[in-house]
Amino acid sequence: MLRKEIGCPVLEADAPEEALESLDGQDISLLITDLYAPKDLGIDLVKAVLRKNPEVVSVVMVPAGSREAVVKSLQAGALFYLNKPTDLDEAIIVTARSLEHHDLLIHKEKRGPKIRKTEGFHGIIGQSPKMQKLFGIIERVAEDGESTVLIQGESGTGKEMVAKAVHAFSPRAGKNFVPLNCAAIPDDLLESELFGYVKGAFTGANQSKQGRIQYAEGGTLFLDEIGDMKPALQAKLLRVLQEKEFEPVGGLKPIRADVRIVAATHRNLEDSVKKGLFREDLYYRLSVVPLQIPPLRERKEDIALLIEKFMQVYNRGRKHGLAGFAGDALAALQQYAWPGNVRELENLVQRLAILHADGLVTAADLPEKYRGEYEGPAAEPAPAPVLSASSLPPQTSVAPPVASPPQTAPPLPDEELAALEQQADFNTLVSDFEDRLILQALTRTGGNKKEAAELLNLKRTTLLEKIKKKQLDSLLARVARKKE
Ligand SMILES: Nc1ncnc2c1ncn2[C@@H]1O[C@H](COP(=O)(O)OP(=O)(O)OP(=O)(O)O)[C@@H](O)[C@H]1O
Repeated sequence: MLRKEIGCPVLEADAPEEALESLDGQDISLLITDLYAPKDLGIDLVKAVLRKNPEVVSVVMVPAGSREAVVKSLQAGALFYLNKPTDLDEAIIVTARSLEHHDLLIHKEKRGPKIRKTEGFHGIIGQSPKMQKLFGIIERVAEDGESTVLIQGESGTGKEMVAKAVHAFSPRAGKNFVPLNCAAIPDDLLESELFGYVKGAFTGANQSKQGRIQYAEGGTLFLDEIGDMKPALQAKLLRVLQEKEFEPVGGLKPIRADVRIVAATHRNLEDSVKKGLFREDLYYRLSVVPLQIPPLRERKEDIALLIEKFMQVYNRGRKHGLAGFAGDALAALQQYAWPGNVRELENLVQRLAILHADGLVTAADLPEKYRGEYEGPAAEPAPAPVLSASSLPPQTSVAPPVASPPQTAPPLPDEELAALEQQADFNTLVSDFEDRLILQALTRTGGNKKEAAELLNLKRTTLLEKIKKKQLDSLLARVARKKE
């Protein structure tokens, strides 16, 4: 079937040993094995193949509905799985996707070592059992493409990344993933942003405008910070979930909506329900599949790998990148509580890459708050580095020393940058701030763009470009209505 449908050469093996042998001297891209091949030998085979050739992508066939089998397979290193009995269309899709993934790996391996481990699960890094478990659940959840998903987790734990992974692994992957942050848009504008509006719905609505639900048709709508949505809008959203239809602002004709809704919040929605701030019926509708992302302090074994990933990112393009983190630095970071989670860690590595480029980071180089809990031997020479930009041994905290000697960095300006670390990343903050400035100016000038540009000390064309680029036009129509 694969030969015919995908046109790729296929080797068959009756036993694991035979499969392993076929790796010798052959350019194999993909392994497809039964989990029980026979007994649990499929798992051993996946591991052995990975050891022999880490570029081979493994797909394991598991009994339909067995979560345990899926988790076992993923833990062994399989990237995809197929349910048994196997649907042929599904097998073709999974095989094609695995081959694409393999090509991607090969391409990236050429660009740098160790990239594979730091590629993570659709970019989400995590080797801890908690994250591995989460990845397994995401795959299962993504599969049906219909059920509503509620992602809960502290700020900076990667909720948006998880939402994207749910979309990417779902049958809806070919259509749009449309994010909307319910906390970032003023309440009275959120409705038209979400549902769109019809021509003449309010002054300034010179033409109809689609809302995000319609942009997401066939795909996934990601409602971030759903806990901040006001009750009136919650009722309208509930209708989309229950009846799969809605009316745009000012419209009477219902529009059908085929979207999967993935919602996220850092709030405890059950508490919000108890306090009467969030509709109970909507809460139950949303939380058909709840996904809880563990905070970083509960999966400290991921810290080293995340650091390696962020070093790759922030060393890129620099002549002198960070050489690595010394054992005492890593020990200190593992004792820290990470209130800002992965985002905070990412910001720290970025900051060190800028301020401490070209050196090995020791505990003494860390901003004070990260050293707070660490009581290591301050006066002793720095221990051997546990992380280097180019190598990180799997699941271990000891690595070969890197050549560059430890360096001392100038003290870091803690106060100035610390506030930023627990917040969103720099670009998001700046972009949100810009949006607000523009909207404020336009509100003050009643929607007059020329006057707003003057108020902001911008050229009119620059303002118009920004409005277009940031897709603020639908919000502007509401500004006009407010003036009215
Ligand atoms: N497991 C992870 N692997 C790699 N990067 C991660 C991971 N988790 C979070 N990040 C990074 O941390 C930052 C925050 O991620 P994201 O926006 O998905 O978090 P969030 O939980 O949605 O945050 P918030 O609640 O504040 O919106 C992003 O830059 C993302 O790339």
